[in-house]
Amino acid sequence: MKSVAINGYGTIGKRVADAVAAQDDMKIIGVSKTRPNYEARTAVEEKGYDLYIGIPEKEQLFKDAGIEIAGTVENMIQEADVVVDCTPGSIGPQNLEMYKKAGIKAIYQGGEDHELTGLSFNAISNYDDSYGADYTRVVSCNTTGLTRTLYTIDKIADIKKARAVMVRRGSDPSEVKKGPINSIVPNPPTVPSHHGPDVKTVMNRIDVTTMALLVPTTLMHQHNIMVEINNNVETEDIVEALEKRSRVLVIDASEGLGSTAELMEYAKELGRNRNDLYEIPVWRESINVVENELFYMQAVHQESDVIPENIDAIRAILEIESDKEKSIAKTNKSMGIL
Ligand SMILES: NC(=O)C1=CN([C@@H]2O[C@H](COP(=O)(O)OP(=O)(O)OC[C@H]3O[C@@H](n4cnc5c(N)ncnc54)[C@H](OP(=O)(O)O)[C@@H]3O)[C@@H](O)[C@H]2O)C=CC1
Ligand SMILES: O=C(OP(=O)(O)O)[C@H](O)COP(=O)(O)O
Repeated sequence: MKSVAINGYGTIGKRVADAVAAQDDMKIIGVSKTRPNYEARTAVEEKGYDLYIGIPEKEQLFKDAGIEIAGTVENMIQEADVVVDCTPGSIGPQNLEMYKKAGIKAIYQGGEDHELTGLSFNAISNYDDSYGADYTRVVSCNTTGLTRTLYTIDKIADIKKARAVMVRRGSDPSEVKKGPINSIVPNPPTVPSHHGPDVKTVMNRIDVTTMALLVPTTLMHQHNIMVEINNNVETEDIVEALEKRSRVLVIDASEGLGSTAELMEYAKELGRNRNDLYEIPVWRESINVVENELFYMQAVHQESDVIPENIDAIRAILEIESDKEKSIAKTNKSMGIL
C-alpha cells in the first residue's frame, strides 16, 4: 500500500488527511504542524496521526505543551511515496527543494503558481496529464468549481468563451483576524483574477475570463457565469448534463436552498464529515440558455471541494489507477459524494 505524508495540517491538510485515511489503497505516514495548538493535539490524541514539525527549532514548544512528535518534516517525507503539500501559498518553492533532495513526489495546492510544478490537476479534465508525474498542483477551490461545470457544459455545448464574476468569501471560518468587515473588496482589483487563466492550466481549450470580489462571509464562494456556446442546446440539455456529472449538484432554491447559508445547513443534514460539501451546487433556477448564451450561478464550499481532487491526484501521480473514472468513482464512494 502506498504511503502519503501531509505537510501542513490546516484547513485543507486536515481534510486531505481524513480523506486519505478513508481509502483502502493508500495510508497516512504523518501530518505536520509548526504550532502546538489544538489542531496539533487533536491530530495526535483524537485522530491518531503521527505528528511531525515543520520548523525543527520549535520542538521545545511541542514538548512544553505535552504534544508527542514523531520527528521533523524531513523525517516524515523519507517514509512516504508522496507528500501532499498543504502549507500556505508561497511556501511551496522552498519545500520543493527539500522534496527534490529527498527524491519524493509532491502534490501542491492552488495557492502556489502553476509554474512551480509546470503541471496542474483536475480529476475530470486532465487526470492523465499527471499520471506518473513527479510533481503536480491541484488547482484552487474556485478554479476547481469552474472547471467541473465548464468541462461538463463544453462536452455538449462547445463553449466559445466563458466569463464569470466570482464572489469570494472573505476568510475561512476560524481566521478571526481577517476581513473584510462591512465592505465589498474587488480582489484582485485588476482583471482578470487568477481563476479564469488558471482554468486553462487544466482545460486549455476554453477562453475563460474572471473578475472577483471579497465579501464578509466565511462559508462558500459564489460564481455568476456567462458562457457563449456554439452548439444549439436547450436549457434542459444543460440541466441534464450537470445532473449526470458527479461532484456537481443541481439544487433548487425553491426547496429552501436559495443561499450559501442554507447549502451549508444541507451539508449538515447529509451528515458529512466536518459538515463539508464536496460537490459544486448549481442553482437549477439560474440555468438559462438565451440564443447562443448560457447563464448559471453556482457555489463552492472552499474548504472541501478540492479534497476529492487531492485523492485522485495521489492515485494519478503514484500510478495506483490509470482510469480516471475508476479513481473518481472510488473516491466518491469512500467519501459519500453524491
Ligand atoms: N482555505 C481554502 O479555502 C483553500 C485553500 N487552498 C490552498 O491550500 C493551501 C493551504 O491553505 P490552507 O489549508 O487554507 O492554509 P492554513 O493556513 O489553514 O494551513 C496551513 C498549514 O501549513 C502549516 N504551515 C505553516 N507554515 C509552515 C511552514 N513554514 N512549513 C510547514 N508547514 C507550515 C500550518 O501549520 P501551523 O498552523 O502549525 O503554523 C498549517 O497547518 C494554500 O495553497 C491555499 O491557497 C485551496 C483551496 C481552498
Ligand atoms: O483557493 C482559494 O481561493 P481562490 O480559488 O480564490 O484562490 C481558497 O479559498 C483560498 O483563498 P484565499 O487565498 O483567499 O485564502
